[in-house]
Amino acid sequence: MTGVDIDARKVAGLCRGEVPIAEPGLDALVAEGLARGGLAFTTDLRALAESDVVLLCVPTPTGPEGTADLRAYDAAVDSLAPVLAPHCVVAVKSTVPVGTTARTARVLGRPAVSNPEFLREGHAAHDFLHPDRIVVGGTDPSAADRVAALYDGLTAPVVHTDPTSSELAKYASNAFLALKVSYVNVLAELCERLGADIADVAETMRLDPRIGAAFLSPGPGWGGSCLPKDTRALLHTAAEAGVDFAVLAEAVAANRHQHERVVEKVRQAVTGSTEGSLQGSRLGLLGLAFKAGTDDVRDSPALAVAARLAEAGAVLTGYDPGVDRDGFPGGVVQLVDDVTLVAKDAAGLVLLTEWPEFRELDWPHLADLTHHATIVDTRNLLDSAMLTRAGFTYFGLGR
Ligand SMILES: NC(=O)C1=CN([C@@H]2O[C@H](COP(=O)(O)OP(=O)(O)OC[C@H]3O[C@@H](n4cnc5c(N)ncnc54)[C@H](O)[C@@H]3O)[C@@H](O)[C@H]2O)C=CC1
Ligand SMILES: O=C(O)[C@H]1O[C@H](OP(=O)(O)OP(=O)(O)OC[C@H]2O[C@@H](n3ccc(=O)[nH]c3=O)[C@H](O)[C@@H]2O)[C@H](O)[C@@H](O)[C@@H]1O
Repeated sequence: MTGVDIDARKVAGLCRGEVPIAEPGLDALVAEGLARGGLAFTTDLRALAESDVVLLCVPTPTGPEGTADLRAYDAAVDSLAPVLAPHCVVAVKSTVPVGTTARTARVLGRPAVSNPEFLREGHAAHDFLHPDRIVVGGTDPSAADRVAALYDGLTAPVVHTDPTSSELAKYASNAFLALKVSYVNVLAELCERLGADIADVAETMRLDPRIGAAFLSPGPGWGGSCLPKDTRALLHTAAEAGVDFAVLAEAVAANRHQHERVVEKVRQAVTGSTEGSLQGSRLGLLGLAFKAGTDDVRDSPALAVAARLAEAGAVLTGYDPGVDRDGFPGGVVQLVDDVTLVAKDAAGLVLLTEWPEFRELDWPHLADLTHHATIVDTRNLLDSAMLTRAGFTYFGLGR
């Protein structure tokens, strides 16, 4: 198997076995592939000349008006045209709008098959090897079978369908996850107003298999490199098709509201008033990645909240066990590599990413370092009784 990328630095590192992203198990898989000789990395597309199947997994970020920006995708397709052997099938792993696979087939003059990816960041190796489902959307049965055969040996159900349904199924899945988190976030707000506890409400819902146990944890809003861009792209697709997807638009609006709600909670916690000013308040942020287990800060809700806190005049220091300066865009948060620097003289702490190791911090010591030992835990990660014993005034979500 050969991996081709236009990023020469990435490729050079991978050839040395250096994986550029934090993904448990991936280093070992790459090392094993390189050692056995079955895996290679290059910037030279000609290495694909003998390939039977090429998997396209280039970025499809948000473009103008929420559409998927297909410039990188189209450039990759164009660059493949002169290289591929006549028998080669192209499998589209990138998340692409409906119609893209069919267009790819036309441009390349060969069968293309939609085969979207459902892995989660932070679990990439595991999820790829243990998928819940495999979707193969093709109009050419033999091409579709060849793509499906790539997964022989995995036990997941395979959905054979047309490319349009396959492309839509990917967006539908991510958008539904976003919808679910927005639902629970608004529910948490309602719990606060009514004196209910979101933990018990969500637990009751989780026990219903029709609802499902996952994606019912309130937080600072959903983010990451995919849910935000894919909800925007699906809304655009729906609008173009003349369908009013108001329920999804509302989930997106609720996500923005959630960022603002966290800021208002911090304002109330730190100043004691809904009208209080955060101007000049030193706040320490615990967690910057869009979720625990990844170093990825793309479209992180932590950074969306940070931007709003900075707008309100707060001075921000941030610590994240997974994020280093190389992967951090900077901006309004001063990144530090020692959690005590985040607490030092802070008017309050805001926990934004659910890193389990935050539970093990020396909380009494951190309380001593702060100016005001106040913490807003936007992930309901910490034990409020333990934090109170440590000297903190604790605020969670939805209770
Ligand atoms: N990140 C994730 O967990 C998942 C991503 N996806 C989809 O996979 C696609 C890629 O996403 P990521 O891996 O996150 O993007 P990424 O930006 O991390 O990586 C994409 C790679 O493609 C390379 N590239 C760009 N143009 C190229 C070209 N013309 N030829 C060769 N290589 C090129 C880039 O240098 C980069 O290394 C997107 O469509 C995304 O929606 C789908 C499921 C999960
Ligand atoms: O298309 C993609 O790239 C991928 O997008 C998501 O995976 P990922 O971006 O890794 O992130 P998730 O684990 O889905 O989390 C998304 C966001 O929702 C938040 N979240 C999740 C669950 C929950 O209960 N509460 C909650 O706030 C997370 O903190 C995070 O900010 C999907 O889960 C994958 O199936 C999909 O393949």
